[in-house]
Amino acid sequence: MSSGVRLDEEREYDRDGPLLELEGVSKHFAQESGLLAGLEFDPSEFPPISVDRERVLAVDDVSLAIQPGETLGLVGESGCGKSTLGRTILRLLEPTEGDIYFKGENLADLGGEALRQRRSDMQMIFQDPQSSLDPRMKVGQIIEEPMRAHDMLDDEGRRARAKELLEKVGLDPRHYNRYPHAFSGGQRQRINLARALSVDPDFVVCDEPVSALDVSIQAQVLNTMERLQDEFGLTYLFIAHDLSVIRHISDRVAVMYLGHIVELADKEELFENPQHPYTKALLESIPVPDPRETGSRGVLEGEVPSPVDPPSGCRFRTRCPRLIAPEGYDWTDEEWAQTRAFMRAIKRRTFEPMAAARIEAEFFGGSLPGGEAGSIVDEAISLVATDRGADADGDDDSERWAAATDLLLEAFAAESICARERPAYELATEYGDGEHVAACHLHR
Ligand SMILES: Nc1ncnc2c1ncn2[C@@H]1O[C@H](COP(=O)(O)OP(=O)(O)OP(=O)(O)O)[C@@H](O)[C@H]1O
Repeated sequence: MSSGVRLDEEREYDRDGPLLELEGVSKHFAQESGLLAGLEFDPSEFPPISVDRERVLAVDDVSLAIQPGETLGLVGESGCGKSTLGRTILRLLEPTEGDIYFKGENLADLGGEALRQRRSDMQMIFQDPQSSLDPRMKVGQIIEEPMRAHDMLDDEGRRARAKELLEKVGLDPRHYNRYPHAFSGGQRQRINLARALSVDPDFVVCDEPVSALDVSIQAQVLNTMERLQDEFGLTYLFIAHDLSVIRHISDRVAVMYLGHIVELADKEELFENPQHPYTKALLESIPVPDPRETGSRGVLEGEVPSPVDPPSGCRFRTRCPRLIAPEGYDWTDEEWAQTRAFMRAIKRRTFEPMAAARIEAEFFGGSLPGGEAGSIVDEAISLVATDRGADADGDDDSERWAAATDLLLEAFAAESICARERPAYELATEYGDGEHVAACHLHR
């Protein structure tokens, strides 16, 4: 740019190393555990009632590195912790644990003025360009605001830079005096970009920046972001739930599930050679653009468990179609697959009450697994079969179904390596020579 401001030209750091490094970063929130359920009698306190607080493990022990100039895509279902991670990196949220190194400097050690200065190097743009732009401020002022906050340039310099930035992001500099409402959604997101770039950052967290835009506009804004990345030497952490957006913009992709990173690889490797069952399910659930194919998003079964009490070991195991057989039982792959399907059906109560022989026929082709596994399955069947004491209408049987669920989960699911150990494996790559990490015991 002709105003050519590089605030940090003199700062030195190892440019061959990562721009940003996270080591064991967690962000837990305290939240009240519902209304009356959370109230506890505590005679040592006055008043003798305390509110029980739960810990939401929004981001839990995340380690990763972001290289200068790259775009790391961060993808996962709603609520998996993407935004919390982005905000924690920028120290907009205080990390509960862990270290965040930016240009080799631990942000956790910074406070006050030092942190404020670092903040100009790290900017964020948000999903909703409507609400993140103050409707009472003119576009020029909006873009100049961060520069003013960081004492950058004089009035005239800021104005010149704002106009130049308007042009850089694809808007007309003559619109400097207009208000945000005069712009379309895509244009407002461009204003956001100009504002973020005004302080000449190195790193930008982009939190779902195109999700609120029409698909036809999304590609244009993404292309502008790519062009600006080259021109300004930016590094992006790009958060999105939309895989086609992630595929468009990312160099590498991290997949997040319930506060953990479950897979990380170069974009091509991740899309062409996904190795985590969660990533595979996400990729398979990309909606088919054929209107007759409605309902094609059914691959991911079940609800995401609560981040207050997430599953042990692999967090995806409660929904995983590839849960590994527990050791100590002598069964074939087929018997384990049948048992898994039965366990799932009992847990979700997806079949009508019926006689034991029909359950056996339907789930096990008429013969139960041998040995102890078979006895446990038989005990579970007895709890829900109509000819072994359960009610044919199934009305009062929720305790029996719950007991059958507990029996199967405790005997089988909880004994799987997937429940006992948190997985993390580095894999050989098929596409390119980047690192490929998958948190799945299938790769043990
Ligand atoms: N301030 C807060 N207090 C308590 N819980 C929170 C808070 N902020 C986020 N959470 C919880 O943390 C988890 C992660 O939320 P987060 O917004 O980071 O997910 P996300 O992947 O960005 O989802 P989305 O795409 O819907 O924004 C969620 O369960 C959310 O309810």
